[in-house]
Amino acid sequence: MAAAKELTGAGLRGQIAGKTALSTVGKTGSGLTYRGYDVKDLAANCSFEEVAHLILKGELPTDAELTAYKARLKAMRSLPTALKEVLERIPATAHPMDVMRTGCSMLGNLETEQSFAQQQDATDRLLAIFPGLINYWYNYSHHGKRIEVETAADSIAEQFLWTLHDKKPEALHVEVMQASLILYAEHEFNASTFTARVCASTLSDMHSCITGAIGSLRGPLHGGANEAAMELIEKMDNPDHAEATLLGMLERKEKIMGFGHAIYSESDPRNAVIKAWSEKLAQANGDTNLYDISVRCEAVMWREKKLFCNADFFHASAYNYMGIPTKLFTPIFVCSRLTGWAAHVMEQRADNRIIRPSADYVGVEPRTVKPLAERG
Ligand SMILES: CC(=O)SCCNC(=O)CCNC(=O)[C@H](O)C(C)(C)COP(=O)(O)OP(=O)(O)OC[C@H]1O[C@@H](n2cnc3c(N)ncnc32)[C@H](O)[C@@H]1OP(=O)(O)O
Ligand SMILES: O=C([O-])CC(=O)C(=O)O
Repeated sequence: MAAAKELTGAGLRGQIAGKTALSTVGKTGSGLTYRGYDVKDLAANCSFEEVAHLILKGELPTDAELTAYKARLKAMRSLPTALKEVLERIPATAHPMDVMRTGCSMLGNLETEQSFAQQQDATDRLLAIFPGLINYWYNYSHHGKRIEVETAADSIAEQFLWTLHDKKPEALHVEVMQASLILYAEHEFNASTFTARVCASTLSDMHSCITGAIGSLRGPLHGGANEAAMELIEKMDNPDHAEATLLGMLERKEKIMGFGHAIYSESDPRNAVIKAWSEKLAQANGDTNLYDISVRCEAVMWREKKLFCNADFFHASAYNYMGIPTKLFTPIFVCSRLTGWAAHVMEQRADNRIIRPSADYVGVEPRTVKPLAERG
């Protein structure tokens, strides 16, 4: 069993900032559970909708509940005209995470959550609409194409790939996307979830909480690491080149995105799952170079620094093998983590006190304002 990481120092590390019944992270140094279920068990045996139901409603659905939940989400996919108009005005040069943020915020104007009684409806609508929203913008801005977002896709995983490529995706790719969405769904008090909870603690609306969380997830130290990892490995020609590149970066004390974790000490349990899928995709593609490069990176980082791959690193090669453009990687994380964010917002609302910590003042001593003519 891995030893727990010593959690002290800056960044509120190790401070208990509230209670949650949603997940445990690194309890034994490496594990991850959602409402008591091991994430590996969920990823091997469930669809993302089952896990969304578990996270948002407390239990895995029965067969009848799952059928009803999927049908409900499928019926909520349409994009309002005013939202399409906004998306069409965002240039192709925009970062898709900014598009997600704007799209979520615009929906909050059009379909405002009027009371907390609507929180599940607001969440389900966002779950249903996000894949089509980002891919409507992507296809319009990059290919001048207005795609149909009300597809026949049977799941959120299939809907993302279908609206991206504007055609029914391969079964293997849907299977990988199901696992990926499950792995990214929930992770206790990470930075973006904490953002959502702080916003919720002011009794703000669901769209504001989620819009703020998207902004926090965007950074390369958090969700943006999957894109940053791809930008790194695509410059590597082969495993030996990967090793030389990493050694140079470590020598220059550069950060290698996709490695390390604030809570886990020796491994991120999500890595083994997505790594296995990356290998399967590499074999199916008949070109394992990117996977082999990634495996070498993992070995070098552990050998040199005892740093391990977090959830993001092998997502880079897996998504790339599925033909997903790099800048759409983090928006997929949004489509998934929305479940965790919304469940945390609901949990915060159910037992709320405004989150308002104190600061240690390190500024100048008290002083008085001089007239303008006397300053200088
Ligand atoms: C889904 C997710 O959001 S997972 C996280 C995704 N983010 C990344 O992959 C970005 C790269 N990783 C990092 O920046 C960090 O590991 C974080 C942000 C994830 C965690 O940060 P911290 O908790 O501050 O890291 P930690 O305290 O373990 O760092 C220990 C040392 O290892 C170094 N280190 C940690 N991660 C890395 C890395 N990826 N590359 C190089 N050095 C690293 C730190 O700089 C630090 O060195 P120092 O003691 O000389 O200052
Ligand atoms: O927990 C964290 O700090 C980051 C992370 O892995 C996640 O949000 O999935």
